[in-house]
Amino acid sequence: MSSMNPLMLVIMYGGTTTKVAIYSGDKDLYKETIRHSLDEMKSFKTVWEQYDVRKRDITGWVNSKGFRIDEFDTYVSCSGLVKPCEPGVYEIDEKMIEDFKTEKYGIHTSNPGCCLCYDLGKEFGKPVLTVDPTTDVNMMKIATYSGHPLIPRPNSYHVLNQKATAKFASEKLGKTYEQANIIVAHIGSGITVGAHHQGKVIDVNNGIESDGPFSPVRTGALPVGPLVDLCYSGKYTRQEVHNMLGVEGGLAAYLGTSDGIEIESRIQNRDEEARIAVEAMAYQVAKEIGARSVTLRGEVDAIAITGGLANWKRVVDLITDWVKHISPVYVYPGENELESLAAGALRYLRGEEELKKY
Ligand SMILES: Nc1ncnc2c1ncn2[C@@H]1O[C@H](COP(=O)(O)OP(=O)(O)OP(=O)(O)O)[C@@H](O)[C@H]1O
Ligand SMILES: CCCC(=O)O
Repeated sequence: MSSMNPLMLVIMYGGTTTKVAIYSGDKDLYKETIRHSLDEMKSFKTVWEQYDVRKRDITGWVNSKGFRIDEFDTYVSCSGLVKPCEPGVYEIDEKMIEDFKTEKYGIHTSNPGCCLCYDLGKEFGKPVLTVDPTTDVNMMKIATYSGHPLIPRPNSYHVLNQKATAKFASEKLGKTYEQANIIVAHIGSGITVGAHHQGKVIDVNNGIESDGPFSPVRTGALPVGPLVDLCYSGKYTRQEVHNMLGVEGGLAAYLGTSDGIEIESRIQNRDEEARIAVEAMAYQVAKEIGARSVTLRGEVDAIAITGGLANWKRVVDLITDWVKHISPVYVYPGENELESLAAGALRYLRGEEELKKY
């Protein structure tokens, strides 16, 4: 390997996508978003059943670009769900893998995804890195209370894209990240809204299962009494309820699809059910932004909307209309997760940053 320009396979696992890139040093040679249909995702009883399909798709894509899956110097993956961690570069190790396999910190497709990457590194004798793990140690203590000591309030969120976006917004304001107060709403297949206070995320909704707004495929927070009754109704298994919350909730549950382009076309054709469901989702995102403005005591330099749904003008306009009294609203469609993963891994491989231990 050239330690200055290592060949890296970088992978990000979303609820409905696998994002992949091949980097030579800081140059991205190829990049792709592999989309998985809702029907395909729903056909898996657990996220672990996605392992083989995602591996096949990643390997096929790598081969289609003229590379072999075994020829990378380093494999870089977004992390699965972890205990609260300092942002930084980590080598994925057995302890992390155990937490992913036992789903100690929740169920998410990045748990098997990260194991997949780890298995590749192990098979080919190469390091496997992750950057800025999904759970942040910087939450305010009072923000970790849920309302019952048996149920802590975790905060798995889109750390990579939240931080990258907050940095873009700070730059636009002529400030450093450490000087700015930014609210970032990442609206993708999962939705997380973070309060970035002078370079630290001090409160954010947990993107996984039942916190914050509903999303294209997740329920977000639900009234808990009816949820308890549903769990004990005898109609659903534990796994089915988890799937209902995390894979088939939100727009998918209301409208039978999570595809924004298809839903927009239904709205254009006067589908009122679709219009109201989308307005409800946007309203919940706006309310979450309002909550984060309290976290920042009203001192909000900017609100930044990002993620795949930020491509959807209707949704961005609806949210903006609710929150524009708080601060300026900036929009950054898509995400910068692969770039952030590659840049972090490279800082370590070039000796500019030390590894953190999980
Ligand atoms: N131009 C568009 N118009 C409407 N909806 C869109 C558009 N582009 C993407 N979307 C919607 O955005 C959502 C996907 O967002 P994204 O690509 O961020 O998902 P992901 O990677 O699976 O999830 P996450 O961002 O939570 O990791 C889907 O519901 C998709 O239909
Ligand atoms: C890992 C948390 C990001 C998401 O909500 O999917």
